[in-house]
Amino acid sequence: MAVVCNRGRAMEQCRSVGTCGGEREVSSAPMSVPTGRDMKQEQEKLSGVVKSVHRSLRRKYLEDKQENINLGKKSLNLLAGDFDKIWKEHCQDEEKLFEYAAAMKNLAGNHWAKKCEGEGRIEWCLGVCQEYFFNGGKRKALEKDARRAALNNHQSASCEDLLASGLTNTNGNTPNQEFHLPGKIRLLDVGSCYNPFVKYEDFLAVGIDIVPAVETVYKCDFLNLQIQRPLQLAPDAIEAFLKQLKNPIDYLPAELFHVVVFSLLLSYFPSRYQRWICCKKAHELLTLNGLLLIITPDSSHQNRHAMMMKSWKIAIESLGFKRMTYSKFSHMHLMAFRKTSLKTTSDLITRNYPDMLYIPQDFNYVGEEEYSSPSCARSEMEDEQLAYTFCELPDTPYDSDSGESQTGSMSFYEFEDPILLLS
Ligand SMILES: C[S@@+](CC[C@H](N)C(=O)[O-])C[C@H]1O[C@@H](n2cnc3c(N)ncnc32)[C@H](O)[C@@H]1O
Repeated sequence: MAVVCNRGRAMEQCRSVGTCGGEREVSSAPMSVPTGRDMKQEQEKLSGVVKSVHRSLRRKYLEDKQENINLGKKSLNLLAGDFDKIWKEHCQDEEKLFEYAAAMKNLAGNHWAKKCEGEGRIEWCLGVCQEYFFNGGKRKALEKDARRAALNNHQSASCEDLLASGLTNTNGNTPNQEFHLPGKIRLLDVGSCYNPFVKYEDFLAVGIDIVPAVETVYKCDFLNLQIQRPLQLAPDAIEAFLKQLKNPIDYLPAELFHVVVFSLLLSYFPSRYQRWICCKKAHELLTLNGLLLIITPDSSHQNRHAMMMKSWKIAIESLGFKRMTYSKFSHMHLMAFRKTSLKTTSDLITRNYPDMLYIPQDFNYVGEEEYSSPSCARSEMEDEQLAYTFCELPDTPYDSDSGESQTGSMSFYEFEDPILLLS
């Protein structure tokens, strides 16, 4: 993808869409103290910039898809091929994307951050990672795998026996018995925009974006990122490798990261197939037992899109993940998936997994739900009916211990005992 990075223009765009603050290349003009109404107006203007980019990409995609359907092209390859063209054109519209990057950074840093009241998505990611990598979460997850394996194999061995003997999972993979990380958590933030993870000591954070809003984020189109063979290096040598990455990033070795973050990324894409490609790439880039953290916007109450979240869970787990945590904040769903298998197991012939990664906007590109207060052109019933129409879900519960049946909870860890989740 040939997109030339134009820092001068980025700075100009940042000034024209409001306060960017704090970074070298996005210096903001001096400002008087804004009133509540000014802030609200600015927020509306900024979210208007963000929404219009999403909407125009979605409209182009849907128009093109409709045209192809009219022409009788049914093959996914033809549709995907056409979408490549739209995506390239989108990435080449530098002016619009720089304006988007500046607006997004400003919204996140100056508007949402002040209002989130304990519902910060970046802090949620930090908490999940600390719990998992430093406070015994990973050990619990592996012990649970071992208990499952024992049950499946009708063995009476203790967890310790199983962990020690290497029977930690049912996939025949080499188990990862390294419960505590020796160094930092290697984290890839896809669609990073303004590099929110770089300030945390626990992370060696690599931020990538098609149009970075700050200098520390690498330019990279994740959809077109090439994945190479894994590095056979010690952890400190891998850290050194990550610290001297060259900009832009076109290639990365597989199994490089402990964590991959998609924060508000997947809903950027108008095509479910693109969302699927991203999840598949994340799987390849993660070490065994690494975490994929997905945050997706939704201002409606937890139950409204429960079917959608269940559908995502099934699709993503089919790639070799197991969902570990789910939370609902006022404006987003937050999920942590653990990579439980080195191999991708998805059987795309039996079930159309990419199609299961739908979002409400796929059915109605005019009515936006993201980055705004909850309002939607369709009723809940219509929503769920559409969801049923577009995705085939199993009749029987997919995962007996996922905690899916409990609906009122804001957050739960799926490696807890199911009986506790139901009480
Ligand atoms: C809604 S913003 C989210 C920014 C940030 N992650 C957050 O949570 O505030 C989505 C970001 O994804 C980036 N993006 C979209 N497609 C991408 C791709 N294929 N590769 C890398 N970044 C991408 C956009 O440029 C944008 O900065």
